[in-house]
Amino acid sequence: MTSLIKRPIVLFGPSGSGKSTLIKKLFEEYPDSFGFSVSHTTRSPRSGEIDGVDYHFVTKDQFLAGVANGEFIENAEFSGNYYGTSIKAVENVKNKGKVCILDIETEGVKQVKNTNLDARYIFISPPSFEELRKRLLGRQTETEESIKKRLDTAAKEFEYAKQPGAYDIKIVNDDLEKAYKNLKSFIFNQENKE
Ligand SMILES: Nc1ncnc2c1ncn2[C@@H]1O[C@H](COP(=O)(O)OP(=O)(O)OP(=O)(O)O)[C@@H](O)[C@H]1O
Repeated sequence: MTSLIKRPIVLFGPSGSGKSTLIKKLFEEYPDSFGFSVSHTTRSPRSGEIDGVDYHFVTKDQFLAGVANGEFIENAEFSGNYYGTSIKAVENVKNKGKVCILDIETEGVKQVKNTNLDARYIFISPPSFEELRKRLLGRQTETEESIKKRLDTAAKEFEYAKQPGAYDIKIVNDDLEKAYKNLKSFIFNQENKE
């Protein structure tokens, strides 16, 4: 028997490790069980991204005004842009009776740990640094400069993940189907904790 634990779930890990890909699969399979916390960002939309669905795309002034108003659970600067999770984004999901999924970066993870959100933390790791570089290149969404920044940040994220208690489970996204299976077994039944 599997059981869905209702606590929010935080996915973090280097850019390109596959967080969005895994979340997309989860939502496709269980559209009624999970809801995505739509973050705010000052970065430009990538091709195909929809405002209010993938992110709330805002200006730097709008973002900083929200932070000053205490509207955010966590916020951080990443690769030259601001990102944050609003209290409202998480409440919207909870109000629908769904488990909230958050896709955030490491600085945000540290902040969420200091709130009463009572989340569970999943570190999505690429199989290797070289593979991460290849995937970011293959995604064709980043400039060379942006890839460099993301890889520099990835090194810090690996360091953070090494700290005791950084995550509840680490999932290595080598084979996508295998990683997805591990993700589901953690989400639905905590017995399989690594
Ligand atoms: N197991 C896998 N094997 C090969 N390629 C993968 C795998 N998982 C994801 N990818 C590919 O790697 C790229 C990066 O994945 P994705 O965009 O999901 O990463 P991300 O962690 O969400 O990044 P970001 O934090 O920048 O949004 C995508 O092009 C995706 O299709």
